[in-house]
Amino acid sequence: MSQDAVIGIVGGHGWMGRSLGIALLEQGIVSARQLVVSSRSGSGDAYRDWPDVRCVKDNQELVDLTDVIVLSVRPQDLASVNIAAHDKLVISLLAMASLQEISGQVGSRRVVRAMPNAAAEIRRAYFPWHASQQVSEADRQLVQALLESCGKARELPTERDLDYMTALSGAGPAYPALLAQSMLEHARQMGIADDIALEAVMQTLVGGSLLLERLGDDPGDMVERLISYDGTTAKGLRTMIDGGIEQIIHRGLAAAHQAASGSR
Ligand SMILES: NC(=O)C1=CN([C@@H]2O[C@H](COP(=O)(O)OP(=O)(O)OC[C@H]3O[C@@H](n4cnc5c(N)ncnc54)[C@H](OP(=O)(O)O)[C@@H]3O)[C@@H](O)[C@H]2O)C=CC1
Ligand SMILES: O=C(O)[C@@H]1CCC=N1
Repeated sequence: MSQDAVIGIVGGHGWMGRSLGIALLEQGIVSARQLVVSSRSGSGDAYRDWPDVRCVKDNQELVDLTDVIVLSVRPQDLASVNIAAHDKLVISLLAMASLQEISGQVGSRRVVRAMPNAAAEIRRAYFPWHASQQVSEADRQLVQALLESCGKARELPTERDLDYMTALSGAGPAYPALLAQSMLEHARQMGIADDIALEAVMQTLVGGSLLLERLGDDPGDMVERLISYDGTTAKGLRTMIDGGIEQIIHRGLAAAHQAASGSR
């Protein structure tokens, strides 16, 4: 598959679709003439800076104009996509829909499942993917190049791993959001002004995450290091650990994994 391939994004005005489309354009991985996007409403001004991007409402027209088709609709809208891809390369971003389901729905055996996350919008996604056997080595290189535009892309050996990553990294940005929400609520209850509480929570979570990335160690090492002071942090962490935070996180991940896997 050539790097001059024309890319079509079904659902290209939506959150993930436009994150990918704009990342590809901004990094010059595709030119505006190499991008076609579709949606039922045809609405949105996401591509206003690239007037040569072709926006269509007919998904089959998109398929006919392109070499690679990215599916970026919600899982419940898959049936409405209604295309015959004639064995073109199809990259599905959908949670829950298996390779087999996608293949049957779009009429192609060259199918990749890829799992973005919300940080694709700022090009910091973790973007694992898994390909069907019919996807060639050249296709795989193209997929990796396209997905890397949004962050870190990684081919996974099995579809089972992809189902798991849907719960871990696909849903993942929601987990620090939940932690932030809970910390913020507590700070407010303690009488801290809203703007200061928000500033403190954001700076702390972002700073803490960047530090973990910089250290590159097992995160458990940082937990142990701070517990070893036997001070304020140790008191807070021990209370959370004894209260079952690990079991709660594992239960949440297991529930998300179950939803991502369906009956597989
Ligand atoms: N958001 C996230 O954090 C993540 C999302 N995903 C997956 O990405 C996929 C897309 O999610 P997201 O971008 O958030 O969803 P959005 O609702 O933001 O975007 C979906 C887009 O699909 C369009 N659409 C729906 N049906 C059709 C159709 N038949 N033909 C053409 N376009 C259609 C919609 O536009 P219109 O209604 O105008 O047709 C809409 O713009 C989902 O399958 C989800 O599982 C995966 C990981 C993370
Ligand atoms: O919630 C969902 O189903 C999708 C998959 C991971 C994130 N969003």
